[in-house]
Amino acid sequence: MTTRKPLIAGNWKMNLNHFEAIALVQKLAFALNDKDFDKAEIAVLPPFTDLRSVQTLVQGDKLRIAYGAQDLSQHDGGAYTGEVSGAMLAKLGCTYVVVGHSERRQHHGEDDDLVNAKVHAAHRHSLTPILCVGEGLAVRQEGGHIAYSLGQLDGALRKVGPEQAKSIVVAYEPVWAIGTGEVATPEDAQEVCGALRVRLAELYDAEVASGVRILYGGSVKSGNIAGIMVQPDVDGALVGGASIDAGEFAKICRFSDMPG
Ligand SMILES: O=C[C@H](O)COP(=O)(O)O
Repeated sequence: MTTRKPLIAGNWKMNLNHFEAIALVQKLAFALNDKDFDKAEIAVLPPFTDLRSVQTLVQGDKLRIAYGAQDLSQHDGGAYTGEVSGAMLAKLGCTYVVVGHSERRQHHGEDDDLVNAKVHAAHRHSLTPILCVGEGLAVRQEGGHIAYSLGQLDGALRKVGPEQAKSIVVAYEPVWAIGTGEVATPEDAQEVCGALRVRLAELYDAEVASGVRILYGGSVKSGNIAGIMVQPDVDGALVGGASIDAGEFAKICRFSDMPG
């Protein structure tokens, strides 16, 4: 069986300017030690305008913090006002890029085809997509959450080959648990993350499925991370609100020390 190194990624959303970004990453680097970085990969996903500052700090001080962006264009360049390409992110040393976050789907009308195009765009530039899937409240109440999330996974992975699929990170983020304080129970998270892994095995094979990291996201905090992380198919967390507080995010990164 493949060993999957946990990934704790902080999605800052539209918070923190580049000065604040530097301060947060410095505090985080100060709060965490090599043992923490050995146990889990830790990443920050700041707004585009912060990336150059974060790059300079991380590279200059040789920090073990990975970073990436919250979105990218499906295009590689050209007359697309306001867009940022995968090539630009790669040039800034980004490792990750979030694709298909529910806030992009909801506020920017991103559908599965566009999300799929963005997954391909990320791969063209050797960026690792953190592919977000997850149902809204109505779907959950009807009991359609697994089918819905698997449908989004299928759509996003169209024409993505096994080699590329191996490197993807999937994040299960039930929309009803995002920024609401409503956290899915660890069993809820496991149910869907487990089903996503089974679907990866169906789409590819057992080796791909066992290598892909599947994160949970939605109101993750230091007080609930331990219970989530002990689930067999949960390999980390995509943290929103709690990731812009360095002390709280550092505690989440030390999930094994937190109460279960
Ligand atoms: O990408 C992160 C998720 O949207 C979770 O956000 P949250 O931790 O603020 O609920």
